[in-house]
Amino acid sequence: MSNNKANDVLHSTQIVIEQALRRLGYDQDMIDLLKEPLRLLTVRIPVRMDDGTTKVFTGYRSQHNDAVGPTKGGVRFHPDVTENEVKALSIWMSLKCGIADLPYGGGKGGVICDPRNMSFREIERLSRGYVRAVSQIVGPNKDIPAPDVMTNSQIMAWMMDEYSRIREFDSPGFITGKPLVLGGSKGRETATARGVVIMIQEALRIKQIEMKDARIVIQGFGNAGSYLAKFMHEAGARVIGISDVNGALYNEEGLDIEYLLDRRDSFGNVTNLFSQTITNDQLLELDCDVLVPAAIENQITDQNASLIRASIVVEAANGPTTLEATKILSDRGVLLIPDVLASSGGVIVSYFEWVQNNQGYYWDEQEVDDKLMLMMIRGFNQVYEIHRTRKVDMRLAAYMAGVRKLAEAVRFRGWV
Ligand SMILES: NC(=O)C1=CN([C@@H]2O[C@H](COP(=O)(O)OP(=O)(O)OC[C@H]3O[C@@H](n4cnc5c(N)ncnc54)[C@H](O)[C@@H]3O)[C@@H](O)[C@H]2O)C=CC1
Ligand SMILES: O=C(O)CCC(=O)C(=O)O
Repeated sequence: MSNNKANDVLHSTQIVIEQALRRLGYDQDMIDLLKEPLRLLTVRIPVRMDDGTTKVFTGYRSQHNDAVGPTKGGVRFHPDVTENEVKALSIWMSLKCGIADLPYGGGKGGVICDPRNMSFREIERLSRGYVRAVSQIVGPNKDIPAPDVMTNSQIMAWMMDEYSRIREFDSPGFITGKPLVLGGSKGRETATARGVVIMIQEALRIKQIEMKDARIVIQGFGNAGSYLAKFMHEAGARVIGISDVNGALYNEEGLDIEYLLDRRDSFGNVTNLFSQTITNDQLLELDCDVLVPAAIENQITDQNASLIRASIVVEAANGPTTLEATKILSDRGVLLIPDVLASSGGVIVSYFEWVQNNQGYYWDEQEVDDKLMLMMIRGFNQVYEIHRTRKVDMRLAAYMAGVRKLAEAVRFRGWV
């Protein structure tokens, strides 16, 4: 396979979706339906910049499938957003919702932009413009956005406010990941990391490694990566490497996580404050027990998979490992906890947020964390059991677990 195809996240997702559906006994018609989103909206968003000029941004909203319920998934602000990436991300959301047994299908949005080079007000105008542009196809019972790369609770607040203005109705359930004062859920900000911690605990148990002996390396120090570093440090593990887009930090004795958390900026950058850094490539190849990619796609490839020294890889990021690399890692006996399972903590607590918005009754953080733990462990057991009994790698097992309910819903509805 050419490198471009290998790194095309949509193409590789479609390969595994097809394998999963075939193993579950479905025919080509089901594969044809589920390997593409039902809907993809491309929008152009004019934004008045602070210097008085108007810049036109391109954005997307992809809705993979709504047979189970409304579609759900984050919105990404990043210069490398592409149509295929957003489509793949929406399919992964369907799989996450399927594994966690949420009443949703998968959706995802993205805008090609670089918020690191935009002012606060420009980001607000872009966020509001995006909602105006996609407002016809989203809504609390249609498609519910949330945060993802370089979007946060402030952006969710602007988006909710814009949607409420358009609908002339206060609509907290339109979006999740909101600030607490606007109907956000306790525990949503930390949910992705909390879910990853639970997966690491399960993986360590299987590999018979004690938490206190575990050496952890985390790529990415944003929402997912930084809270993960904090929780692993608090759990007694040694976080020996972290990174951001600019580079990586390494200390065999363990990094000063509290200091790093204090100094990171709102985009998850911290390594620029240090002179002694290593590269992201070197970080991935460090001798450690658990490697957690928590940044972007295609970080572990056929070029470096045989050099990974961790015995456990837990994918907090979406799509960090290519299919070729998945095979190399599984052949080498590395326990890989795939993204659609490992990073589902975010959408699970988003679901809790939506339920609380619908009820108008709010839970305490302990209740959120306890329910999250139950759902993550149930998901893990399901996937691990398929991996063990059907003798398939963990990614295929997760796809089989994730697509099962969706395919049944499609069948009951009589769509194929
Ligand atoms: N925020 C959430 O609730 C969820 C996030 N995820 C996934 O987790 C990953 C990270 O998301 P967030 O932490 O929310 O994003 P973020 O924007 O808060 O942080 C991203 C981090 O990755 C770093 N990074 C960016 N490009 C990089 C590169 N080429 N090499 C190394 N580091 C790089 C950034 O410097 C930053 O530290 C993404 O794949 C996202 O889709 C998955 C589930 C939920
Ligand atoms: O919280 C959500 O609804 C979606 C989170 C997300 O975008 C993801 O899991 O990739």
